[in-house]
Amino acid sequence: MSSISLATPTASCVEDAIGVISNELTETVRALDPQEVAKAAGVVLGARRIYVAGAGRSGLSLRFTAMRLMHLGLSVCVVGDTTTPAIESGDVLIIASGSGTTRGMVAIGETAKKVGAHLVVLTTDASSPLAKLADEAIIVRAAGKQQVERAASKQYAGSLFEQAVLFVGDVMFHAIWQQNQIPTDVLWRRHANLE
Ligand SMILES: O=P(O)(O)OC[C@H]1O[C@](O)(CO)[C@@H](O)[C@@H]1O
Repeated sequence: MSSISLATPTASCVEDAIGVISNELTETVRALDPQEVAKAAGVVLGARRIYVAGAGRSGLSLRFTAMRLMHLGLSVCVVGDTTTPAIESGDVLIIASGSGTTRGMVAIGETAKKVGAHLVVLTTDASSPLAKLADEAIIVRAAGKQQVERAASKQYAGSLFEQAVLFVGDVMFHAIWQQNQIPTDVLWRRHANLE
């Protein structure tokens, strides 16, 4: 038993949470700029290899996208995995950072640019260091992890951004899939057979 005692939420409290999250997510994803996502998709499809990175939950959300890009037959690496090789010119790095300021992510983005790789950034802040460094930025109209005072979201920290990152990745995947009319069995054959 945990030393912290927390009350179980009532069904009405859960209902409120469902309303808050579904409304916020709908509003945020409807505010996406399709041009930004299409341009980023073009950079991703033109790259030799695709790298994804993000701290904590931001990075976890991008891992969903990494799997779908692999299903499309693209070569994808997750930054931080033990088998991820050096990034090179001709590769693309996708970073998700709500704040656009997370130090490790800025450093990774700078390294990628230095070697001549392309940089795609998903962030809430168009004026952040990562957005400025990016070749293509997708601006997600959500709260960053410490923007409680700006009240862009009632959800905790970067939750809305992290949900939207997953959504953006699925939008990109779905659009590429539909545009190229790839049969589902072609995608499915690539899915892990060791799970
Ligand atoms: O998305 P950012 O601003 O780079 O921040 C990442 C941080 O935010 C969180 O995703 C929390 O919401 C953490 O898991 C992580 O440490």
